[in-house]
Amino acid sequence: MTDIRNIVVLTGAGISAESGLNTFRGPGGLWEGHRVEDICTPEALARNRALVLDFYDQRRAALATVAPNAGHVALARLDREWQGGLLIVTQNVDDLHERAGAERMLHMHGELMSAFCEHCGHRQRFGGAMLDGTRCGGCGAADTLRPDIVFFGEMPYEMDRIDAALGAADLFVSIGTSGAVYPAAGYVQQARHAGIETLELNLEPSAGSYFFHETRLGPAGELVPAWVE
Ligand SMILES: CC(C)NC(=O)[C@H](Cc1c[nH]c2ccccc12)NC(=O)[C@H](CCCC/N=C(/NCCC(=O)O)S[C@H]1O[C@H](COP(=O)(O)OP(=O)(O)OC[C@H]2O[C@@H](n3cnc4c(N)ncnc43)[C@H](O)[C@@H]2O)[C@@H](O)[C@H]1O)NC(=O)OCc1ccccc1
Repeated sequence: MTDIRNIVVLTGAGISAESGLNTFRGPGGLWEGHRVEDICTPEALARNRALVLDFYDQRRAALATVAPNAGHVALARLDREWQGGLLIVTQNVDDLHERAGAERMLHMHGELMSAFCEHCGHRQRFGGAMLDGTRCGGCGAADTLRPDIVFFGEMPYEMDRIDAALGAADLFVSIGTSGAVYPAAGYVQQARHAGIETLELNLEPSAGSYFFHETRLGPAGELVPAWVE
């Protein structure tokens, strides 16, 4: 990594799989038993608030039963020791990157441990069991809080910060993602067009593998520590 200064790392559900969190599309995946549009769209929330809130309450509760794995820990170490630029962009709504100690990171699809008020827009940390009935810390309303999650059809968070980091990057690394959801799935092409080195670390080839300079196949818990080494 001689002339590499600025790195952008994109992570997906695959980096949290070895911690015991389901991925989306794999066997036993999160979407199994739920059609995405029934659970992860603004229309679904309007149509069946209880179902959507329960889905995210369950995932939030599961967070307390898992811990970061060697992949998260290795990225946190890179964050501590890398003198150049680094931004970890995660599609994951779990808090395992932070719990491993990563700081130069952002959640482009939101966080389970956060909620925002559809009435006043107030955002608040939320680690409780049930979001429904929790009062908004801003306007005090009782049933206006929704999971701070980017649903399909909604604009992902921090797009400018991501584009700026990609614009300054020398290396783009994608870890544990199937490359099925945009705009995240388009970053490798964006990186290639900008002449950036690209590396994929994934259990199996993804929809975007074709675009990477190099793809290493295997579990993130092994590949990421080896790459950071
Ligand atoms: C289905 C898809 C075709 N649809 C979209 O992409 C849509 C529509 C769309 C937009 N542009 C397009 C262009 C073309 C086609 C469609 C679109 N996108 C949107 O709606 C986005 C919003 C999408 C965000 C939705 N919210 C999520 N998450 C939060 C909720 C929640 O988490 O519940 S998406 C959610 O699904 C995606 C799941 O993908 P992965 O994380 O990759 O997980 P998956 O299970 O699929 O794969 C796991 C991988 O890991 C590997 N793996 C498994 N175990 C391991 C292991 N142990 N080690 C290593 N790897 C491993 C496996 O091999 C596999 O490859 C993640 O992004 C995740 O966050 N918003 C938007 O476009 O707004 C307007 C806009 C935006 C920008 C500019 C202008 C306008």
